[in-house]
Amino acid sequence: MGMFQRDRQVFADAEPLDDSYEPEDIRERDEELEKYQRALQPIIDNRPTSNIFLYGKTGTGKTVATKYMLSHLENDTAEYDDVHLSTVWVSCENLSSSYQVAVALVNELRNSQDKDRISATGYSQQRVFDILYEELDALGGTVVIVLDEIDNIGNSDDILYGLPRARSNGYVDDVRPVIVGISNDFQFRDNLSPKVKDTLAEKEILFPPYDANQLRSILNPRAEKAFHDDVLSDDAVPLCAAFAAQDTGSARQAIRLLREAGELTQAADSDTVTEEHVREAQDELEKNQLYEGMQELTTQGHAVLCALAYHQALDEVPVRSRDLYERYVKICSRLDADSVSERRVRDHLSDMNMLGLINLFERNEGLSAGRYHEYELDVPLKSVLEVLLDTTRFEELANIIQSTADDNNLLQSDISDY
Ligand SMILES: Nc1ncnc2c1ncn2[C@@H]1O[C@H](COP(=O)(O)OP(=O)(O)OP(=O)(O)O)[C@@H](O)[C@H]1O
Repeated sequence: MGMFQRDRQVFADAEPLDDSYEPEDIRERDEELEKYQRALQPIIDNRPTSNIFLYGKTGTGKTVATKYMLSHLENDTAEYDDVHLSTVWVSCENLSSSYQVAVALVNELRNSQDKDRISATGYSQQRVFDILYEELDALGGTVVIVLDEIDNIGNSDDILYGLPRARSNGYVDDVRPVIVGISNDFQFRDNLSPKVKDTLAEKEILFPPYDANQLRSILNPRAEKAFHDDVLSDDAVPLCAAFAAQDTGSARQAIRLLREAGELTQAADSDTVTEEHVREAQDELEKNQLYEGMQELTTQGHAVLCALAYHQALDEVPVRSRDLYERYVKICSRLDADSVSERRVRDHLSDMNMLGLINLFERNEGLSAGRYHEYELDVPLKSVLEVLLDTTRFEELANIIQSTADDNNLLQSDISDY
């Protein structure tokens, strides 16, 4: 047998399980789509159109519904000579202010007309807004402006105040901007200043989490396309749907789970995606999530984690907060980093407990001694060390902890043990 053989043919076409795949139809969102359609209807009628605000947790279909509605709207407006529609889409994922969003919008508008981009610095905010208004006016008609993940601008929300009022304030004459704001941060919505909320969220559409039945109905058509006949056991899709519904209600999570289960099936050289594969896939994705959670900690967070890993390597867990804090202070001085108060360290620990990285025990030592906390890792020491070894400042310490743990035979456990 050669080194490469054709795969056992689990996947017929992996694309429907890809993040960028656009499904033929949107399932289980009839009510939301109907509201959406009503909100966009005035565009076809050439009437003033309200701004729209979509909100709901991640993976609940806000983006896919918007793409779907806009592509229908674009098609259908083509029937009417007197409707002139343009759409512009900006993802605010890496933008943290109104200024940056305005620059991105200008460049998106200019790009579509083969004009030069403007630089992201060197203009005053007012100047950028003026250029934006000029570009919009030059387009004319109705311009639907989608601001995806708009919550990233935090309270730098001038653009959400200025843009909806551009016409009534006389900054533009020939264009009707319609803003579609999308957010998965409920706090952002609740904290919008009243003046912004009035105009931005004239029409609000909430996208609730999916339940298991809905997720099944979203997964089924994709599963049918993605896998060869008879590859999926009857349990596979329902179990993916159930896991994702229990956890987040996110369609993205359900789809990822199914793909991961398929990949594990392929790797195991098996030709049926069983319940067991789905469970393994769930474990695998959870592990990735924890790993990312660890990577994203701040330097202080890493130092606290490092201190706890040290006690774990010494087999001195659960460890009392006082001892852990002492170790943490030593680690900071070794790293030439400032240390923070014991109270702040406890905050870090409680965050890590929320992330599922550590266990926290409350002890009560009789009336006189009072209460205190003890901590231990809730993830394998091995995976903590992997993260620390990858974090430049901690590499040396991680090596020391690793050999300490080796001396104590504490690194035998494989990641798959938990
Ligand atoms: N009702 C649905 N029917 C079909 N596919 C869906 C549906 N809802 C979500 N999906 C799919 O789930 C994935 C996530 O959906 P989408 O990106 O629209 O979520 P979102 O609410 O915009 O989340 P985020 O805020 O994280 O961007 C996409 O692959 C999308 O195609």
